[in-house]
Amino acid sequence: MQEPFKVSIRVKPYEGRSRFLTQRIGKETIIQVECPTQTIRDPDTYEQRSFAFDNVFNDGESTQDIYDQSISQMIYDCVSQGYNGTILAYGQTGSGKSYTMFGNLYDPLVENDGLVSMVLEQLFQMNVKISISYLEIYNEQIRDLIGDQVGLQLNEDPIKGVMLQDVQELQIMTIDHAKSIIINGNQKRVMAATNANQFSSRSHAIIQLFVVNQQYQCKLSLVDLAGSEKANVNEGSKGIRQMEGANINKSLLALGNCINMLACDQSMKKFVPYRDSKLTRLLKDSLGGNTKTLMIGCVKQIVQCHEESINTLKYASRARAIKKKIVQNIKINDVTNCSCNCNSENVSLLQAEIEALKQEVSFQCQLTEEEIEIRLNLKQIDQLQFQNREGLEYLLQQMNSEMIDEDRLKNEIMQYERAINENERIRQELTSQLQSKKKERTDPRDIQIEMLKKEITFLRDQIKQKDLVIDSLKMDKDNSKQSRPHTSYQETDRPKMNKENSIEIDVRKDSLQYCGSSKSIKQPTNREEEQHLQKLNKARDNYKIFRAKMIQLQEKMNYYTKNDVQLNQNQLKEIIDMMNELSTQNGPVLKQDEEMIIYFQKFIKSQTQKSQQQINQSTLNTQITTPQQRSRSVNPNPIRGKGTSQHQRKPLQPTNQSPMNRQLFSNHTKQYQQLVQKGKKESCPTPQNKQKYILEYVKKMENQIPRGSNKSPLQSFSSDNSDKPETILLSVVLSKRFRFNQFNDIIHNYYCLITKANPSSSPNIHLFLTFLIVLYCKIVEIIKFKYGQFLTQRKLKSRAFETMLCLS
Ligand SMILES: Nc1ncnc2c1ncn2[C@@H]1O[C@H](COP(=O)(O)OP(=O)(O)OP(=O)(O)O)[C@@H](O)[C@H]1O
Repeated sequence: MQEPFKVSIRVKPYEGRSRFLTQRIGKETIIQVECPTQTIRDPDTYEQRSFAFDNVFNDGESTQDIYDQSISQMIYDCVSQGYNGTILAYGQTGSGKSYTMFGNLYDPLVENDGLVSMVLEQLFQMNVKISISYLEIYNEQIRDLIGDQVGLQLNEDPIKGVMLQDVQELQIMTIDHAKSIIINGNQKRVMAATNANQFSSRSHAIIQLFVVNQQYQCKLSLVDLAGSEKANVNEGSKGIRQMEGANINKSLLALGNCINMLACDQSMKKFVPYRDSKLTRLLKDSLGGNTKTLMIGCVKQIVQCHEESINTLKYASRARAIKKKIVQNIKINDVTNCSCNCNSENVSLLQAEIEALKQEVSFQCQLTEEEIEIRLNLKQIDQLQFQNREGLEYLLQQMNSEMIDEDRLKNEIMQYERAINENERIRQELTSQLQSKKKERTDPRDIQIEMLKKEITFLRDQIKQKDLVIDSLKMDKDNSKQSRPHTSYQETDRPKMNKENSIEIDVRKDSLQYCGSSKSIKQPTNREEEQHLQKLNKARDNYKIFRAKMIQLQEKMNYYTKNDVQLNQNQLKEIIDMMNELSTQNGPVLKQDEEMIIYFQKFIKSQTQKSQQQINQSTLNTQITTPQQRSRSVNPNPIRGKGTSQHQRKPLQPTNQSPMNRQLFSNHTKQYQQLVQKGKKESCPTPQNKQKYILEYVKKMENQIPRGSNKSPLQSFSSDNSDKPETILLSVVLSKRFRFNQFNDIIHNYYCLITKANPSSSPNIHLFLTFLIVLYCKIVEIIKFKYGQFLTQRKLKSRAFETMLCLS
């Protein structure tokens, strides 16, 4: 059955002594009752606000009227049909909540029953079994007002609903018995005198009546809530009163949140925060569950309470939007399988709550006890701050009112401000405490990561420092080179890469010392500081130039390697010189410099090997023809590579032939032809032998030719064979005076010497080949001198070879 949350409003009558009585607006009061709506006027602007309720009871109407119009039927329905029922009295302090619920409790001379007595009377008339429990919630603690036990625990039973552990339930036999229990309980309730009420209730009072008839059972809750006003500071209260106020506000705020959530559309309805306070937990069934509920909003009609009255009306009007399904409670003894509270809505609500609780528990599990406590305190402070700010705002609005006692208002505002500042301070303290606690229980891996990050930053700084030191050292080194021998560094002074890739520097003559990453740097003295900084800057610039040169060189090498360029001697020498200069004068300093130098060395090695291979290849490819073979050839050109066509290879013809070379070439050819004609064929070695020996000698010579020197190991060899004509020829060729154009004469002399000495004997083949090799070297030198800048190493060698073979 769909059941609305019913709301009635009771307007407290004017008190005869009230000084606000004069605040009537003409004949009208500020709150105008036009049942079923209630209109409230702004005392300053006369602006009207209307709210709709189920019933509105004006100051002339009694509690009996309220009972008769709103409650009697409800109680009857609950008991006769087995529905739970709740009556809540809500309103600001002194608005008549207790008066409505209990009547005039404190003046025995005035006989005036409240709603509780009326309910009991009706129940007794209905001939039902009644048990009673009486509780109060004070400072978020549930206290049994019958059994005196404090701190009762709440349990939730899916069938029976919210249950209180160890609460004392008394079966009541007579109405007087019941009344005496309630009066006793009320005497135990925490009361205090406030500005607005001499007997102000500081707690929420809840009477629970368990009613059983022959068929049904039900629970009727009669609730007198504590005042909804800003009790904490408004009263100028401190200590206990302030804490009471905070807790009252907390529970009423939680009640408002639950009402708001329950009043939302079904689609918007999410989790209802019943667990935010003991009050909402206890009233869970009454608010959203299987209960018929009536709220009686109590308002005062004095001008000063205009704001509070509006709040109460807003609160009550919101509650009126709650719609709930209720089901009958079948007497538990009569059913075997009771599903009274287990309707689908309850189940889904419970599931949502379970889910929310799980999340809360899993979050709470991560927290330490201290953190939970701090969080609770923070929550409390937040609520207090919220209330204080609202109160301050309210008071500031009041400043414009002429009727207000200005001094008192100012005093109250100051109190609010002080409280807000103090709370803010406490809040900040708690937040920082919470953060430090959070840090303490942070995942150790996170701590490790943090530490590593710090270490990385530290190491980066160190590297920077290291670079500066290195630059400075290099600069010193450069300077020292200029002023040798006193400050020149040995090879060992240069930075070396250690295993950890950190740089080890051990400079004995420098004031700075740095060895590895773990060792400290001796900082320069203050006097030297400026000078040292200049040095560092200069050293850094030098190193930049060094790096730029290295990179340039590397780019060049990359280009050569990529395009398979064979460098000539000059180019190679240039690179080697540059590399030597870089590696000796400036570094290498860092690992990358070392790597680059290694790369350069590899490049030079590969270039040297390439040139060697080409020499070998060109030697192998060269067909050394005998005079007989040449004579058979139609082509007068004696030089043709094996397997090459006439078109592919031209006869020996220097590209940039000078007249001298042309003359030389023709002379050689002539001489060669003369030799052929003279038939001295047998004195020449066979082509196979020739090729073999030439190859061997070329290899030997390549390794043995001293650079920049006219002397060679061949000279010692030739001196051992001084009597041979070949030796004489060789010595001529090796002599400094040798010129290429003397070659014809040499060949001629050689020929004459051999024939004169012993025409039948074959010449010394070794000497002859040595002669050829030396000749080859000379030719290389000459060609290089003439055309070196235009020829690659490979071409230079092949031309020298061709020329030599042609001559031979
Ligand atoms: N309708 C009424 N007719 C006559 N007197 C009333 C009425 N309502 C309240 N009073 C009187 O006003 C005073 C305060 O009322 P009551 O104690 O019920 O307020 P309250 O809302 O319960 O306040 P608190 O929240 O502080 O407990 C009491 O002396 C009470 O007798």
